[in-house]
Amino acid sequence: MKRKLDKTGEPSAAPAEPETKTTQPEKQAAATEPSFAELGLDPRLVQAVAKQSFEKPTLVQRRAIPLALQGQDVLCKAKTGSGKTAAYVLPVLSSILKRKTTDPTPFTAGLILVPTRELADQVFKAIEQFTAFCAKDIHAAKLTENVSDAVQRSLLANVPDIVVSTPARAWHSVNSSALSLGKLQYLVLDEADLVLSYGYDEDMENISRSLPKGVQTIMMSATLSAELDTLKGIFCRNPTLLDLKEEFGAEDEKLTQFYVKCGEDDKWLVSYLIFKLQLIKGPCLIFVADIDRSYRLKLFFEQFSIRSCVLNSELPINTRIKIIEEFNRGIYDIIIASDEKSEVFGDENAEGEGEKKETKKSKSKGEEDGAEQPRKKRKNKKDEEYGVSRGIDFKNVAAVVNFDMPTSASSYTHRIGRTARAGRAGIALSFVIPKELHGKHRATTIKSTEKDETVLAKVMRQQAKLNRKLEPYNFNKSQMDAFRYRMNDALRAVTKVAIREARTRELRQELLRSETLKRYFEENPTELSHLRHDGELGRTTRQQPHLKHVPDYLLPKDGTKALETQKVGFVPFKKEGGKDRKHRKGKPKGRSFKVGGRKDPLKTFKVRRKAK
Ligand SMILES: Nc1ncnc2c1ncn2[C@@H]1O[C@H](COP(=O)(O)OP(=O)(O)OP(=O)(O)O)[C@@H](O)[C@H]1O
Repeated sequence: MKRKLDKTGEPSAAPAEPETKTTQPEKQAAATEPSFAELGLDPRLVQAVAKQSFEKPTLVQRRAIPLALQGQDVLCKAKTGSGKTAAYVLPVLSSILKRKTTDPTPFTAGLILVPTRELADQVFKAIEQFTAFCAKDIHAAKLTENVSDAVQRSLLANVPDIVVSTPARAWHSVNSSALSLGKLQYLVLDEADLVLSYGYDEDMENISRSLPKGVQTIMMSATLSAELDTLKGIFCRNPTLLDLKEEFGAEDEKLTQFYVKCGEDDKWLVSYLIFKLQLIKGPCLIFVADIDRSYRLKLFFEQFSIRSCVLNSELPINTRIKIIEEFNRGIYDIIIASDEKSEVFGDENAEGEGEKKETKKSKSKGEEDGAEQPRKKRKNKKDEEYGVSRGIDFKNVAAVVNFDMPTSASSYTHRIGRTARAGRAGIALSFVIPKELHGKHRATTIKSTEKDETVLAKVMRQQAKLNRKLEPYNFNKSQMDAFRYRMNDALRAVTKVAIREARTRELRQELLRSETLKRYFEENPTELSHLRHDGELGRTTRQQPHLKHVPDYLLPKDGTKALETQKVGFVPFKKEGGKDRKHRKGKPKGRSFKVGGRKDPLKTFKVRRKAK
């Protein structure tokens, strides 16, 4: 019989029962916090964790790892950025290593299912890092690459110990007998509440039917929802529910949330000022409602020489992963991400936790390789396994800007969860269009922002439950007006045709880079850093050199301070005792990638290619 753990994580005599565990306040717990070694993990994993400078386990790791090592099913809800990946990867790896000391037979023992390809890549990389000292004993495979079935088959023919995949890919491989789950021991669902919203319901049911009895299931999520109950019913035996909401508190003080209520044109004006005058400093993630919007904002920024790169479902997966990696290495400062899932699944009637989204019964995504693709969304070549507001560990994000509000409070939670991660500071700034101003600026209006105020009210209620507050952020309108004609000039230059062409050009370029250069980059990995994704796209937009600089006469006498009625300003972008952004891991040394940078690495790359 399984034994359950008591509140200190020690095994107790009582039998396992479903229960809700809450935590001690952080301060009380600090004195008795176990180290990674004390959690009972394989020493080689502890060594790898130390190599990553994880000093001590986070709350979710302290709670979940001992339970998972005991063989219990765990359903865990913990805030975004709290370290859930290590909380499930480490015990699964440790258990496999332990078994292998007595039974070296190769079989796929662990299956980790994630909703997006980006997340699969991230989890796979985490596994690679954690197995740095036992790489020969653990073999992992990721099934989301854009590779042929034959290649995937050969990957699986090596019988990986762990497979990371989206449910669609996993089922496709099981169904084609490339992947055997016959001896599976561990099943993990990361971002579990999302897998059904992504239309993976049928894949999940199929997978559940292929599992042997007694598979240990770990489900991780930042929000609880009705979908989790469904999954729990399908996969779990007697799960221990870890609801770690008490972790909200100490760390949350490092997240500051603002909203700006303004008209549709003012949103562009304020954004221009924020980024041109660097009122917000540090790496920034800007969320917009759709793909066109991301290009429009990028082209608008280009008019002012503000560099940014776009991230959307249309770009090839290799490009998307590269953009995230390079952002994390400090090469880009601004990513404009279109949060299309928020649009597709956002439910305006839903409110926060437990919000009910309508999940469509969909065809298995395993059919994505087949000819028949009946779903409407297929038409525009979007990757349905795309997602960046959930789960992706954008490192060191100083600010999340909701240029367009999401359409649900839950989507807001996940977007802002990209900042203030792992104990760092961050701000969230959201633009909210008041109802009476919606549709008043025809050039920039979009439908999804019609109910911004309603969403804001829900967001505020949801955040209040977590003892968090959104503060209004007011700009000094009279000072801003001096910049208005520049904003209008720039907006006029970004025509629909320019957006369409930029979108097509970037897509073409990225496809070329992604496919043609893949082999070259496999052989020359360092060259990849020379390919930037925040180059200028606006060749068809009217060039207005005068907009690139801010003349002194436009600035208020008191400097940029006078533009703000309160200071968002510099985010103390330091983890206590940690390194600052300049020293982000992997940042190329001795090379300047500054905004408006002097060197264009892409040019450097081309020259080199020619020279060969
Ligand atoms: N014990 C630790 N000490 C220091 N940093 C850690 C620790 N555990 C994880 N991290 C770091 O914290 C960051 C967030 O971790 P992770 O991505 O696992 O969070 P998450 O809870 O899965 O977030 P989300 O809900 O957004 O997916 C990562 O950069 C990770 O490397």
